[in-house]
Amino acid sequence: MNASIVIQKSQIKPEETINLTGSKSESNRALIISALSKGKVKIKNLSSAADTVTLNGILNHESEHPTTVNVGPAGTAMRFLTAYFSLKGEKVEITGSERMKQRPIGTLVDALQTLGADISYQDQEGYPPVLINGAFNQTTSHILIRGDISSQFLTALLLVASSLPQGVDLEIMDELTSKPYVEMTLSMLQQCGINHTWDRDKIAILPQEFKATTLTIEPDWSAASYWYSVVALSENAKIHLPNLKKNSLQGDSAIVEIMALFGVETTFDEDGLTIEKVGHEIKPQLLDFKECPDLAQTVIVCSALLCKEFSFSGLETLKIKETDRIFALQTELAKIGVKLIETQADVYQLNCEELNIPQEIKIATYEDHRMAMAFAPMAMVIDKVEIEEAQVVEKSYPHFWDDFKKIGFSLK
Ligand SMILES: O=C(O)C1=C[C@@H](OP(=O)(O)O)[C@@H](O)[C@H](O)C1
Ligand SMILES: C=C(OP(=O)(O)O)C(=O)O
Repeated sequence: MNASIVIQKSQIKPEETINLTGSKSESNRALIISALSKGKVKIKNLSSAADTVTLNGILNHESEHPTTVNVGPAGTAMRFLTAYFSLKGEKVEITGSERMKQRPIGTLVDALQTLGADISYQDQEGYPPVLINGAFNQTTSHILIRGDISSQFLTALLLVASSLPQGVDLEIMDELTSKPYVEMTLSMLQQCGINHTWDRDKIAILPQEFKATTLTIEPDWSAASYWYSVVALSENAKIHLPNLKKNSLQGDSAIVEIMALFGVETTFDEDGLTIEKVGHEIKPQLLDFKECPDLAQTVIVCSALLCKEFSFSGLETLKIKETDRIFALQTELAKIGVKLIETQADVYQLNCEELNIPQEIKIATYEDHRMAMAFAPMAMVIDKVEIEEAQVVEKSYPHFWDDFKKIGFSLK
């Protein structure tokens, strides 16, 4: 089903509680860790994200020796399973959606081959699908790896490192992108008894046993960002988000500081947090998304609607995610007369001189869940917002539209 959803501008409720699903990033790490621990590590509050359901299905429910597995659009599942099945030495093809076949994996495959895995490409060199041909014979533990394409390559290697006969020591070249995601990986491994060392550009994990424990997944901070945007665009809305923690493993908790610039105040309590519009004046400045790339769309769309001409950096990796997110943002923002202009290498400036809020608008989503969710809050200021292929949200937040209704929007 590829249906659109039409959102009618409505008076949202002055106060509401939204229960977010578990973090997809934490969940997908937990699933790999649990599988490697042979059930010693249990998981609580697993995400209902489609990417997590897919990975869980492949690891726990489908045939014990699959010949082909299909991860659809799930980047983490693609990268983590390539390392996982390499280590298992099982002959299996890992494939995904058409877009997945355009998302790079060469850096990870090179690293796994250096370690001793037998992997080949089924189609285009450096891109899925990949074929794990069989036995893993470790020849070295040392890997020189680029850090600037995707942190998921490092996470994939770190997740399996303690199960390899010689462990893994990574030496990271270039600047590490999405660093909090690597910290999340190491912290979750630590909770399961796997120690590491991290000294400047070197991360090492020796062979070790997992200890019996339960990983409790925190709600998804990237999902929380859409509610921050709704509140930022409101007069005085207040939303309670249970179970989110001040000291989160998720780098996207940076939304707290970013949205403070938009007049959204966050108050943590024992149950989670409450966000409220307090209406401080916003001073446009440079916002960097290198450590929290999944927040970029939320914040850029919100800035455009508030006509706040921020500039943004750290957006390099957005071009290789579910879609080319820079192109998608530029195309859709043009529909309200806003330009996102690259003024120097990887610095983008929002230009709202010709901002024009129409009565109705149709937003394309480019098979990207974050395009749908980042643009949905437009309904705070536009009478009728049509979001095409609205079901894309299922990738990370399947009940997003139910929550949108709960907050008071009328949806068709
Ligand atoms: O490890 C993870 O769970 C993720 C890492 C990030 O990707 P990159 O490292 O490719 O930036 C992020 O964008 C993605 O949604 C999830
Ligand atoms: C980039 C994302 O996911 P992935 O890379 O896991 O497909 C995302 O959820 O925004």
